Amino acid sequence: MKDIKHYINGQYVGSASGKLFENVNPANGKVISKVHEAGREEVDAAVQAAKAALRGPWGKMTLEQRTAILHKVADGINARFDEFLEAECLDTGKPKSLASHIDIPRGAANFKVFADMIKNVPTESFEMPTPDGTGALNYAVRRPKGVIGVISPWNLPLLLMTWKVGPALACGNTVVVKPSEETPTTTALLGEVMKEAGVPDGVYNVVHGFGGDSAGAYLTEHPLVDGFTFTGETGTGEVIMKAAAKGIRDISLELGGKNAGLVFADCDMDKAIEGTMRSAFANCGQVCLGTERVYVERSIFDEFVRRLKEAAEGLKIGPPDDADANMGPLVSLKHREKVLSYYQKAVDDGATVVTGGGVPDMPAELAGGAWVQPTIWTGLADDSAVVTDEIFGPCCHIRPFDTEEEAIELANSLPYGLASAIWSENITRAHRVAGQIEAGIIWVNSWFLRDLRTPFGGSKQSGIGREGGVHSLEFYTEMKNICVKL
Ligand SMILES: NC(=O)c1ccc[n+]([C@@H]2O[C@H](COP(=O)([O-])OP(=O)(O)OC[C@H]3O[C@@H](n4cnc5c(N)ncnc54)[C@H](O)[C@@H]3O)[C@@H](O)[C@H]2O)c1
Ligand SMILES: O=C/C=C/C=C(\O)C(=O)O
Repeated sequence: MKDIKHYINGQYVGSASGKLFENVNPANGKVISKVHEAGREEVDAAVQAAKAALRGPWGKMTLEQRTAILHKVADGINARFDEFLEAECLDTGKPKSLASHIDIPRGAANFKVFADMIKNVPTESFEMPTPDGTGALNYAVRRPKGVIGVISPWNLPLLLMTWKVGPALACGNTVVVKPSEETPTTTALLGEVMKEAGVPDGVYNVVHGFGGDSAGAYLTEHPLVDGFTFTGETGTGEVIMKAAAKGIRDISLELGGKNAGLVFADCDMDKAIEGTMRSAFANCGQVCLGTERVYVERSIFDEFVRRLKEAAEGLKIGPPDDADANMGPLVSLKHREKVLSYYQKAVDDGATVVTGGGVPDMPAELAGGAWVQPTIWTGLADDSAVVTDEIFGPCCHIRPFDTEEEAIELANSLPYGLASAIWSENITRAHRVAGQIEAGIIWVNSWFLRDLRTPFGGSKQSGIGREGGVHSLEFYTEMKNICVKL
């Protein structure tokens, strides 16, 4: 069986401790590979390599050379598209039809977009008067921040990891990546692509392992890391923020959400159903931007619930290779336990289960997988944990509202503020509501439509900072102002 090693200073290396953990295919429960678990020794070697690489050929390259290499990385991912696709789908169980449209193409795009961005974004300059009349000129330059610790989750593994590594490298930093223990394979494979593309040794490093008391914590505790970019749960974000406080290291946090969809009676119902379907059930509901709370204007509530139920029941659950399948399993049996505990809680709290609520019947060869039914509830109180907690499964609660003010108040009622989707053909209303929702990302009559130049991130407990476009450059560089007295 394949074993997945760390990638440190341009070499694949195992752990000195010999500790390995199992990587399980969530579609059938079978072990796919064994993964080396990093101790402090491997994390230290990776960070030291990253630090040294800042002073090596990488640090001396021109912008043109560096960005040309990043284009080669993107081309390298595309050249090995099927290998990345196979690996991502084995780790996550997601349909190939989904990963081939979203995860892998975005893995490549994340390198190209930020390579082009760093070449084309100007910096500021200000002329100023001085008392002696000669004046002074200020101009700003960008310098890499240094070694960036990248800690990424399992739901969109290659996409979310490269969303950070792409701009970090474009800005001239070096990285140590700690991918999720659930999905290590594409991050490991990217090491080969980096090597082939001519990325110098030590620029891209990968250490595998778990979070607390393992590789994740060791990385955040390492004093030579200059900044951390993290995507994952809000609770983990708090722990990472504390670790980063030691030594005053910068952080960018993209955290959890409990996003609201607002469906007004003046919406285009077909579009609202199609979009809400995707936002609740795509990637088996494991998208941070997904809508687990749907608020629908009372006059169309019954019709909306009936039609979303029909749509959910039309989903085809199946393994990655099933070309007709549009819903895979959850990422693990452990995560399924969490999701099913909320399915039970919904019943205990008196929900009407409109559809789903359990585990689907699957053929014998898939019976060990983390399968779960797409689920819709109505009738829960606003303070039920099912309505307030991020479940991160294929489910949503639908609740009626009567006025625009009420809809906005409901949307803003939780401590999260990541994303929201508004469905209305009244463009004035859509702008008005969008302006009042407390979230970092608002979609009007769409969902997960991504322009990588736009600011991306969450407000309230959904994150700190924005990445995307120039905002990524803000995080991954130190701006230096040079003031020249003339
Ligand atoms: N806001 C966003 O852009 C966004 C995007 C995707 C996922 N998410 C969120 O991610 C969560 C699902 O992902 P997850 O379950 O992998 O999240 P998680 O927080 O459990 O784990 C994310 C990563 O952090 C590591 N980690 C865990 N504890 C750590 C610690 N103490 N120190 C250092 N590293 C640690 C994990 O090993 C993993 O690599 C959901 O809450 C989801 O909303 C947010
Ligand atoms: O699950 C969360 C999805 C995040 C998506 C992005 O970070 C992106 O599209 O860049």
